[in-house]
Amino acid sequence: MNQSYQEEQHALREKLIKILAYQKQLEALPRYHGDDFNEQVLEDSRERQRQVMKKATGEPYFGRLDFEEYGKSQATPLYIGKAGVHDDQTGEVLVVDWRAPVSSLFYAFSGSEDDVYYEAPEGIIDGTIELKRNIMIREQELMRVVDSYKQGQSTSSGGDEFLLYKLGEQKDNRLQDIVSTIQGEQNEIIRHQKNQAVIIQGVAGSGKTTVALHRLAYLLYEYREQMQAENMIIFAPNAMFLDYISQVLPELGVGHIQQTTFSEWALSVLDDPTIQLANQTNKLQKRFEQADSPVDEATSFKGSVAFKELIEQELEVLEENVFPTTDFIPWDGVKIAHETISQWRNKDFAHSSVQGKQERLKARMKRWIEIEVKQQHHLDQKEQQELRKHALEQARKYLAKMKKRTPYKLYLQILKQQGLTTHENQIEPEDLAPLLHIYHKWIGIDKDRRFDHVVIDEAQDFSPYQIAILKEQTRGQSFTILGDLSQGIHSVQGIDEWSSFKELFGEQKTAYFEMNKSYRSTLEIIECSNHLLKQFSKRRVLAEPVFRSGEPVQIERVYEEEKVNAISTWIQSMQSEGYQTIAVIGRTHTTCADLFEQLEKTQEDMTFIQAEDATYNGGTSILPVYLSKGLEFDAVLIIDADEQSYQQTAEHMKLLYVGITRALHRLHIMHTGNVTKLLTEYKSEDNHD
Ligand SMILES: Nc1ncnc2c1ncn2[C@@H]1O[C@H](COP(=O)(O)OP(=O)(O)OP(=O)(O)O)[C@@H](O)[C@H]1O
Repeated sequence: MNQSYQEEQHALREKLIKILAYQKQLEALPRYHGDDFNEQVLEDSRERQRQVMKKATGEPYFGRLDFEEYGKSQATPLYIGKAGVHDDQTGEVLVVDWRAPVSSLFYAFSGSEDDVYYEAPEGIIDGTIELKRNIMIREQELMRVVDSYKQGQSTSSGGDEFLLYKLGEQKDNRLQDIVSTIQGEQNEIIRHQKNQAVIIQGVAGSGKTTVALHRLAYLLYEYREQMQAENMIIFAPNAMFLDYISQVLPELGVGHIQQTTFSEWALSVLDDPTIQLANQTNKLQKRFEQADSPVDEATSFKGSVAFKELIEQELEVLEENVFPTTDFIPWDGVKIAHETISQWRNKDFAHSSVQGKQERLKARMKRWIEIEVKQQHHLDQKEQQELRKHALEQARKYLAKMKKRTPYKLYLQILKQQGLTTHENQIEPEDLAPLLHIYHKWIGIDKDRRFDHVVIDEAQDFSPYQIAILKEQTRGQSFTILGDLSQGIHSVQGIDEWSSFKELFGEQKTAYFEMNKSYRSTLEIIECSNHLLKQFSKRRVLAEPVFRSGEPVQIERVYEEEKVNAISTWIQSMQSEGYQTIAVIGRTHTTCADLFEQLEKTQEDMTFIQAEDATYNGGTSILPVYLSKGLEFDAVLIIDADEQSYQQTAEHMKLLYVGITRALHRLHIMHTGNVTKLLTEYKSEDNHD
């Protein structure tokens, strides 16, 4: 047993005594069940503290940093954990929260800097680091101690060793937190200030999704007075993906963040039962069934800023038409000139929605009538009453033109005028951004629906129009937008360059980051995926592997009649090697459905993943490649890697790239005909056949 281990075992025992005593104290406090608001708030905070302590007792911390602040005589050992714990009575800090300013040093320190500093609320604090140590505790047991830096000793690669150990672990069916191994570049993004749109281009497996979720936890900690979980939202491509990431935030002690798809959210805002979104499952299946999906010009146009401007212009015309165009004459000799009404509308009510303007106009005219009537001193009370009644009736007629119009009706009218269409009584996803735009202009944005922060995952599949709409609804342009242009398989609606988003926010309000290190896959798998990237995207940066070597990628040709057997054998061998999440990835829904039917006979507990699935259960799965985006598996078998299925086009390259990059530890590629041209060079290069 080495010295560091003994030292930490002693420290753990001491800390646990204090932590457990504090937990006992907290649990012993009587619960408040009354309805006094202040007491409820206090009870809520005590309950949260109890939850924190529950976690802290099992794995109280994962790292230690000995930091000597300039001017102090010695270094203080800081133990860093998922949640900060301090002793209420003595004030002693037992564990520092990973999000605290000082914890930043633990992640940012590479071992080569002599002086370090961090920004505390009271200003810059500088000093030196004496020790950086990774500590692994499971259920109060010390499992592992790895020093990644010790002052005066030659720099060890301990940090990498600990990271490699974590990356080599097998994954279950949920994405996990990475607090103990956040890397410097990831730390920078997580802690970026709130009032900028953070745009992240990251290669597959670089930790984009993970980083975005940790950033939410950080923002809620750092800006706890200004941001609330209820006002934050995560947009993800589908329900299954949301299920897959659902464990990370609760593990980080964060709850209540809205998590949804853009379509689901948009339909809830529009709240119009006459709007029917066309079923996307069949459409998706059909689109990827085809060898080549033609670019749909109308769809791309509907997602563009040009279309947004067109809607804006058309709305101005429609707005003019819904307001009266004549003077208002309540009785002979008195009037409100049309120009005055226009001025009210365009100046006094300029910031209101059309419906808001209508309501304010109505209210102002009523007040105006009231004042005018009162000034008719020659009339007695009864005559004034009559006159008021008459004037109000005139006002009603005058304003009758201002009928309520739904955003959907207005949209259909604009489309018709532009010679564009939607299918009868059904809209497509690309119609949602313009509909929301019209909703904002016509009905207005509900203040309660404004966001404190928005996360958009797989943002390469978002259109500029969608981003523009979300921007109108978000305080301080506080966004985390992440994606990978090389995985843009829905190119009909998505983007080719991040510049189209950057332009929406402006240079000053955007922070752009690239993440090129891939943490998910072994060196061999990354080499294979880079081989694809090289062919089609000269401008794209290749993925840099973390040096984690595994088995070579296998490419195997099988006869059609042997295919099912070969797949079955591969699954069994992966299972017998102990892999927990195993995936067979096919090119289309139909091939997967056929194969599933045949495999089901011999493979128990195999899941066929389909577009409408809302949960991901892990284990052994079969799924079409376009549904695999965002997920990861210990072992992956790509089937149908033939010339016909994956042709030499950018779109097919992206599909194959998505499939290949899902694998953590093992990758096997199978084809029956000639291998896809996308891999011929790779095959001969590495002589895998
Ligand atoms: N610093 C880290 N320490 C440990 N594991 C990490 C780290 N960063 C990323 N990972 C792991 O790498 C894998 C990929 O992460 P994630 O799914 O967030 O990447 P991504 O960039 O969103 O991928 P994709 O674009 O392919 O969906 C996950 O298993 C994650 O836990």
